[in-house]
Amino acid sequence: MSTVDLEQVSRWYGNVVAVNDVTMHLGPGVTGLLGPNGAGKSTLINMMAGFLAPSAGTVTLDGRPLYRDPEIYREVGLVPEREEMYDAVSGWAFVLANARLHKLADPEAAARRAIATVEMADAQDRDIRTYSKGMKQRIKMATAIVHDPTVLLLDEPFNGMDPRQRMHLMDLLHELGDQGRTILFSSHILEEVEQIAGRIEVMVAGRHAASGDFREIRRLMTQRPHQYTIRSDDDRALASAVIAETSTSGVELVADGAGGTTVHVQALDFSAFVHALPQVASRHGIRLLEVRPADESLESVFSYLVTR
Ligand SMILES: Nc1ncnc2c1ncn2[C@@H]1O[C@H](COP(=O)(O)OP(=O)(O)OP(=O)(O)O)[C@@H](O)[C@H]1O
Repeated sequence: MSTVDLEQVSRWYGNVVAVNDVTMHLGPGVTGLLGPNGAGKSTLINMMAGFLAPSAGTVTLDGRPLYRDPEIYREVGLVPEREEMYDAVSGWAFVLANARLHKLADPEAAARRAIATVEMADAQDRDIRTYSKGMKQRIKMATAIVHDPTVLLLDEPFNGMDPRQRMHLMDLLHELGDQGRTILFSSHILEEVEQIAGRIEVMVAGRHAASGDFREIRRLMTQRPHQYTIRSDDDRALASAVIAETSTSGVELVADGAGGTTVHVQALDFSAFVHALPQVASRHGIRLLEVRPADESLESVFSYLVTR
């Protein structure tokens, strides 16, 4: 059983801070690394795989720094996000070459085992260029587990997979996690992560935004303050009526640029507000014309986690 520890890790590329002061501890089982594009997930994974040096802080596996330590590479398997592979070789040859690079005692047996685990035995002799995206992904997975690593890192492994391939990989990750391996996979889709990972680490704009059980993360995301844009037949009256509601924290009357107005409301308690709004309107004889949630983008949901 292995643990990967990141202590105050930062990584910058010139002026770009890709990872900003992240402290994170990964233990056995499956952990999901969730965050929108550009959050720093790949950078973090590459540091955990020992391929990239942190600019500050330490990344260790069972207390040993990971960067450029070939002995540690034996403990870690990486499924990179990149699509490119050696197309003109068979899946078998590719996995076997990796087994040989690891100088395994019986590379052929290891390659056979890894290919069987990802259920690619039937297609193993075909050239990789004839594989579907999902099949390529499975061969990448086989090369990552051929040396039986205790830590497995997967960068956006579900991208481009159909539902059946997805289920298959989910089962496989569960199985490998149940064996006591430390598994981390990245994704930008909450539903994907919560189906597999008991534990979720959230990254936003290079920072470690939240950490914990998926229920806790979902609660934080759904109960965040919501913004609404509302139009009615009397926006001024509506704005002053709504501000008196305890479920709101801010109300603004905004010119809509076409001579009219809209009301922007910040709701603290979203279910209470949605319930109260029609009652407030009817009490004041106001007709609601449009109620639209604003700012529902994934980025804004995630950024709420950072700024809360
Ligand atoms: N080699 C590099 N040189 C310069 N900037 C980089 C480099 N690699 C990553 N970055 C920048 O660092 C930030 C984090 O990138 P990273 O790829 O780690 O994020 P990510 O969460 O994996 O995103 P994605 O899902 O889009 O791959 C981004 O702003 C990116 O543009």
